[in-house]
Amino acid sequence: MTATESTTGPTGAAPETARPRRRSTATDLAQIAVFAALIAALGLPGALYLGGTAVPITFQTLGVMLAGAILGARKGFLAVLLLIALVAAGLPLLSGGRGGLGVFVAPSVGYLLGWLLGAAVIGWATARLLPRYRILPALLWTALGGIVAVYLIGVPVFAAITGTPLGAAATASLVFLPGDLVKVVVTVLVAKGVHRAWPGLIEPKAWPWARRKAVDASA
Ligand SMILES: O=C(O)CCCC[C@@H]1SC[C@@H]2NC(=O)N[C@@H]21
Repeated sequence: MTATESTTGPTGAAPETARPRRRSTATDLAQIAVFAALIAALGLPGALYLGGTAVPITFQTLGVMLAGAILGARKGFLAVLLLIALVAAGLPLLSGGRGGLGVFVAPSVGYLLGWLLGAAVIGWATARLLPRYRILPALLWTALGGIVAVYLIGVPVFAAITGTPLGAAATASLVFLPGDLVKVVVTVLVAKGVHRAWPGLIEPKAWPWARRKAVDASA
């Protein structure tokens, strides 16, 4: 048997049962580890505390958004989870060299946990935006995951831990908005280029409402 036959069958044609090739677990793990490392590396420039809030402005949120937009929901979520697990184990991987269990009782812990939801929402939407990945919807969905979902957990937890009224905590979070909007734009432009260069990274999926319409039409 030739090398070609071993992958395509004796006729040289793809076997009829051939399915789209599922990437290996090793590749998945490598991608998850690379993005956890990227998020950690984006903490190296440091943490900026503005407006008297105990939550830092950090480039790490860019890494979280990129993880969702480039790896998809499951792997993006796992990359953030890996980073958080390493932080919990004591590694100083958060901006400003923070790490250890103390991080999980600090005012910023809600935002940290919000990163998990943010990466998952961005990844979920990105799978539905592909293969076209039009810029405007991508910007809206990335902002929904990378800003709204993250703040949705971050703001109330910050309010509860610091005893700040919810409205004041929400107002305080506005200091992050300009930087986070820039990160959304950078994420979408980078993701657009990456998905054009490596089209198989995230399997495109249908929006739930499009699937329902198809089912209704076939009934
Ligand atoms: O380092 C931590 O403990 C978590 C940092 C959370 C930072 C939040 S995430 C959303 C917003 N954007 C930022 O740049 N900072 C905050």
